[in-house]
Amino acid sequence: MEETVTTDHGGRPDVERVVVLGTGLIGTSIALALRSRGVDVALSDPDPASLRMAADLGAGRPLEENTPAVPADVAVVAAPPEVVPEVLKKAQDRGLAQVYTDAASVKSSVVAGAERLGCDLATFVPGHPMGGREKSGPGAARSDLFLGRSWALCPTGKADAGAVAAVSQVSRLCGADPLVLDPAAHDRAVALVSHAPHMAASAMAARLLEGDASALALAGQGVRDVTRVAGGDPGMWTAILSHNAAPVAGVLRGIAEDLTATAHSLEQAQGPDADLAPVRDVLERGRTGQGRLPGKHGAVRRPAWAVLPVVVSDEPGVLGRLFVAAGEAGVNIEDVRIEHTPGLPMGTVSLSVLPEAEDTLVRALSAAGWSVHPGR
Ligand SMILES: NC(=O)c1ccc[n+]([C@@H]2O[C@H](COP(=O)([O-])OP(=O)(O)OC[C@H]3O[C@@H](n4cnc5c(N)ncnc54)[C@H](O)[C@@H]3O)[C@@H](O)[C@H]2O)c1
Ligand SMILES: O=C(O)C(=O)C[C@]1(C(=O)O)C=C[C@@H](O)C=C1
Repeated sequence: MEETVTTDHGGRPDVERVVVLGTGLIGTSIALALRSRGVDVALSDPDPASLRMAADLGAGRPLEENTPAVPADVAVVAAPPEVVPEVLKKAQDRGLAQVYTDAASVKSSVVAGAERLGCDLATFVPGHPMGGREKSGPGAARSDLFLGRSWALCPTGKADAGAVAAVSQVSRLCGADPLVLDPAAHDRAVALVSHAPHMAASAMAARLLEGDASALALAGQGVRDVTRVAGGDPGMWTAILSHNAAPVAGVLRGIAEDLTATAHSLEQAQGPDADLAPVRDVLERGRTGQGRLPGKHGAVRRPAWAVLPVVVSDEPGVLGRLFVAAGEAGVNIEDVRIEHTPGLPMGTVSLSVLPEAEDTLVRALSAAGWSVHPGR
């Protein structure tokens, strides 16, 4: 069902001008990635605050109100799934671009909606970048969000080859690998690898409401890994699930059967020597299934930053002083993570820096009396 995408652009010139409609997490991330490759990007969003923030982040300039004299090469609709067809229709009616795509997490309903509204399917190549985060809005956007990820393209039979080539070029400019498949196959696939996993994570995370403070204080990385995506926007995810209901329900039924069998077996267990064959069976199949996930798309080719843990006291101003100390050493902090130690007035601040800056930072912070722990 799936095909690799030709690099032939069907005679079209390279993609140089793109319009992004919807400047939330995904639209702004696409725009930032394209800007970093020298593409001219115009931005639009009905929410003026999102638009301003995306523009301030360097994702592009606001799209002018009037219909542009020259259409862009590609317009990307990065809005919630339920509004994609109407946004596409308006954009095509305005002649914003020569080719159109979208980023919605579901494809059959988007294609059906586009057909219903009479959109031009020759120039529309539905898309779905398989990178994301559990956060919304332009403030969470990253130019490297799609590096090494798959990017589904689901053209209908009416799509021009040149339009498919142009959208595949957009995906490559964002560092992703385009993969062509039909909308129904896409929806079944993402039910398995994205939508049901999200719901399973939410169901587990919902159990945490029952945990008291001391139970939650024991939380390590395991539960954080399993529940990370549950932090996503419930409104957006309800829309995604409702647009892919039957395939997701099928996967959830399978999960529920495994969990029911596991719970039943554990309830019946008499002591540590009990026969837990059904439990073992789920664990064995789970390990085999986990091993089937391809390494390539999971292993993101983000820059390898050195991570330097610094133990700090939990008091006002400490982070400011730490950042100033790094700045005075001439080291740029690429990322930062803060972990609090429950019950102690201390925490660990993990500073991510370029590997070549690590030694400089360790020396500078150590000399200034900070508790640095390189190599941990
Ligand atoms: N969040 C993810 O991990 C992820 C990953 C891949 C694809 N997607 C898909 O990308 C799309 C955007 O998701 P997001 O995570 O960026 O959401 P988001 O909430 O961060 O951003 C959505 C943006 O769309 C704007 N918007 C709403 N109505 C609009 C309209 N009529 N015209 C133009 N813009 C409009 C909103 O103002 C908002 O800025 C969705 O279709 C989602 O299914 C999400
Ligand atoms: O990494 C995450 O936070 C995501 O949820 C990303 C993820 C996914 O399931 O992989 C979520 C929804 C999208 O449509 C595409 C990607």
